[in-house]
Amino acid sequence: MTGIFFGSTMGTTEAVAADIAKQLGVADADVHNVADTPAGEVQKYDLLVLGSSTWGAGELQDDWYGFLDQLKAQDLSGKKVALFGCGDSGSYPDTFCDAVGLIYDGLQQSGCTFVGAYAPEGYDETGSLVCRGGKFVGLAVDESAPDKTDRRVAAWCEQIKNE
Ligand SMILES: Cc1cc2nc3c(=O)[nH]c(=O)nc-3n(C[C@H](O)[C@H](O)[C@H](O)COP(=O)(O)O)c2cc1C
Repeated sequence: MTGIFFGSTMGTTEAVAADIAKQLGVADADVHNVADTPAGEVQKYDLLVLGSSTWGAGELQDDWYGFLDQLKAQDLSGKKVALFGCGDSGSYPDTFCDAVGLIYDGLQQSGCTFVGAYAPEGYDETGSLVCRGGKFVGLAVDESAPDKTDRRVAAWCEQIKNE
């Protein structure tokens, strides 16, 4: 069973979460805003799809601070985790989608297995925390390339289904 957990200030990440839910066949009840969800909810699921936009200069979306702290206290052994995020490579090239990388780092000791990494073909910025060893550790949705979003989300969802 798949649960989607997102943090979103202006609604962009929330909209992407809804699109991912549709493509993965996840019910509305299994799409959670981290602003009002206890992290223990993740124990219901075996695939966690976690999404945060990036704010400040490479910071987590506000609601993620408390949620990530709680999540670090959860045992995620045996669970798969897929990360996604929204950012803007045009205005913030050096910290493009850093929040995805911050969550990835935060869950290194949790016992989970990460899925959904891919080679960032077609992206202009590959020097931020979302990129590790030449791969993006999660789906990066770019406000500066809105015409690519649908295709990127669809391709990533197909990848997740097969991992
Ligand atoms: C003040 C401010 C700071 C931002 N900082 C970053 C950043 O460091 N890196 C990035 O990729 N995007 C950054 N963004 C872009 C947002 O992540 C982007 O607008 C995103 O779609 C917002 O998603 P949300 O509405 O789900 O919160 C910033 C936007 C604003 C307004």
